[in-house]
Amino acid sequence: MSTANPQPLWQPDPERIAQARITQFQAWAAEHHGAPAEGGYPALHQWSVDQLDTFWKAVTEFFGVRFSTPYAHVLGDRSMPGAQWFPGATLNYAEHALRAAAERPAESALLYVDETHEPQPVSWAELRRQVGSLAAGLRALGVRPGDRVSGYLPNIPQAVVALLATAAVGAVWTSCAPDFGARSVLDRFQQVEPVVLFTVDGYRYGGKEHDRREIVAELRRELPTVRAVVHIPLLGTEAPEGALEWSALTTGDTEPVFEQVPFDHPLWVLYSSGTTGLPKAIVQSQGGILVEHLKQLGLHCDLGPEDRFFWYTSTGWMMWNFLVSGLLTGTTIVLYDGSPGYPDTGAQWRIAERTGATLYGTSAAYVMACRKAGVHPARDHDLSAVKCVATTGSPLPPDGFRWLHDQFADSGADLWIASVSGGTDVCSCFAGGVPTLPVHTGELQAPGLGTDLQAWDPSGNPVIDEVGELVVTNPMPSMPIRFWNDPDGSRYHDSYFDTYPGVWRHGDWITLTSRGTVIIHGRSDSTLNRQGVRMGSADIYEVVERLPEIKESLVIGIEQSDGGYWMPLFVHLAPGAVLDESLLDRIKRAIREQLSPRHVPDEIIEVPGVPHTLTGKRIEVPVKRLLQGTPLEKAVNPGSIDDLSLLDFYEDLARKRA
Ligand SMILES: CC(=O)CC(=O)O
Repeated sequence: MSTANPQPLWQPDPERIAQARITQFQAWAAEHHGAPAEGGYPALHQWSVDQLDTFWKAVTEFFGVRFSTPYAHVLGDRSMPGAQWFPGATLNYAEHALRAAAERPAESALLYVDETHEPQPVSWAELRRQVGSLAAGLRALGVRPGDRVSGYLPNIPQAVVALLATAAVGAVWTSCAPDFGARSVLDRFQQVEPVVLFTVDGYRYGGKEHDRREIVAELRRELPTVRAVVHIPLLGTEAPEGALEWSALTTGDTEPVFEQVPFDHPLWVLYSSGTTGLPKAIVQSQGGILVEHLKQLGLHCDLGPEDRFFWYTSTGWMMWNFLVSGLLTGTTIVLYDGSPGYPDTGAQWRIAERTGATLYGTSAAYVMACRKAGVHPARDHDLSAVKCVATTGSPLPPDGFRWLHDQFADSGADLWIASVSGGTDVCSCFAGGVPTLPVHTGELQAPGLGTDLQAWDPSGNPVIDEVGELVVTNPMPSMPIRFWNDPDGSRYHDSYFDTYPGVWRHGDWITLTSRGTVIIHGRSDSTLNRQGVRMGSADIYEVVERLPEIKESLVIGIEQSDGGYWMPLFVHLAPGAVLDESLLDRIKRAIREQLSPRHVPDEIIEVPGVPHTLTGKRIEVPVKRLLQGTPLEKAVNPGSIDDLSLLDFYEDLARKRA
C-alpha cells in the first residue's frame, strides 16, 4: 500500500470544474438547502453525510424527480438493515428513464453496436413507443405489479425495452446473459419464479454464432411458473412452439402507462454469488435506484443530455443496469453486444470512437490487457469526444493509471480517469469519480456523496492511512430492500451486518487516505471476482464434484499486482484417479457448459487434501492469504483447522510462486 503520493496525476482545469453538474448542484444546494458554498467537494461530502435527509431531498429536487404522491419524510426508520426511504411517496423509474422523449424525440436514446462495430440508433420516441407497446402486451398477458419478468438476453436494445416495460408495469425485472449455462440461470431464476421469459435463440461472440435453443428449451422445462416465452430471433430462427414473437408485442403505438408504485417497490433482482448456497437474490427498489443513480450518473459521472455513455458489460452484471440508468440523465447509452477483444484487443476503443462516447467505462483488466498488447488507443482512434475513461471490476493498478494518462496526454487530450468501486449489492459505487477533484495514481478520487464510507479495524475503530474493512455507516437508498427467498431476513443480515451490527460491511479491504482518497485492496472474504463478475465458489464445487474422479475441490482468486487475476482450482482426487489431459478437459468442459466460460479456472492443481475449519467449511480465505505471501502463523488460526499438515502444500506453492 502506498499513500505517500501527494502529486496528482491529473487536475481538472477551471473550465471543467465550472461546468461540472456537481459544481452547479453545490451552488444550488447552498442557496436552497444550506449546503456549504465554499470548501469544494470535501465540504459538500461532509454535509451530505451529516445532513443525509436534506442531501437526498436536494437530489430529488435538483433532478426534478416526479413523486405522484408526496413523501411524508425523506428517511423514516434509518436503521440498517431496513431503513425506510421516502415513506408515503409513489413514483415510477421507467417514467423518469423516458423523460427525454418529450423534448428530444428524434435524438438517439440508444446506440446499438454488435461485432460489425457499426452503431445503429434507436430514438427516444421509438424507445418510448416500444416500451408503451410492450408494457401493454405484458399487462394483456396478465403481468401485475410485483410479478417477476426474466430475460435470458445479451446487451441489445430489446433487453432495455423489456426492462423498462417491466418497470412501467411495476413488475420486477431480472436478467442473465446468454453465455450463462442452464444450471447458472436456473439457480437464479428458479428462486424468483418468473411469469415471463424473454429469450434469444443465440448470440454472436468472437466472430462465431452460439446457438442457445437447447438451453432455452431446458429453461422452459425447468421454470414451471413461466406463462409466456417471448422469442427474439437474433440468429434469425423461427419462434419455438408456444413462444410469442417479439415483433408481435412491440409494433403497437400505445402511450406507456406508468404504474405509480411505492418508493420501495421492487424494481429488479440482481444476483451475487457467495461461497455457499445459491446466489444471493438481491432486490433493489424503484425509488432507491432512481435517486442513487441520478446522484451517481448525474453528479459523479457528470452525465447529461449532451453525453454518450458506453460501458462494456453484459446483462449478467450490475453495470448493465447502471448503464441503462444513463437514460435517467437524458444521456444516449451505447449497448455493445460482442466480445471485448474482437477482432482484436483494441475493439472497445474502436466502439468508443464510432459511437462518439464521452464517458467510456470498462474493466481494469481490459485496460491492463491493452497496455500489455501495445494498443495505442488515442493515437490510433479519434477519441476526442472521450472526456472520461472509467474502470471497475477490480482496482486499476498504478501502471494502468499511468498508461491511460500517457496514451491520451501524448495526443494532447485531457483525460479524467475515474476508477470506481461498489458492487451488485448496492448497484452503485461507494467511492469513485468526482469531476472536480484531482486524480492520484492508483487511487479512487473520493467516497460518494451521501455515503459515510470508512475503513474500520477489527474492533470497529475508524482508521486513516491504514488498511481496514470497507464499511458504510449510514443507509444508502439503493441498498437491498431484501433478498428474495429470505423470509426472516437472516441471509441479508448475515451478508453485511453480522460483523458490525447496524453497519454495512462490504467485504473489501480499503485505505482511506488523509487526502480523502480511497485505495481498494481486494476482497476481504473469499468471493471470486473476475473482471467484476462475482462468482460463487459453491457453484464451481457443485459442478466439479459431480465428476466421480474428484473427491473435493477448493477455488480461490488472487488479485495480482499487474491488475491480473489468478484463479486456481485445487482438486483432491478420488483413489485411483489421475489428473491427465482427459480429466483436465472434462473438468473445464463441465464448468464451461454448466456455468460459463468465465468460471473456467486459470489452472487446475492436484492437492493432497482440502483443509477445513472444525465445522467443516473449506478455508478459502486463509489459503488465499497464504498464496498472497502471508506467513502461515498469520494466515490461519491453527486451532480452527481440521488437518494443519495439509497447509504445507499451499505454503510450499506460495513459496514457489513468490
Ligand atoms: C461498481 C462496481 O464495483 C462494479 C463491480 O466491480 O462489481
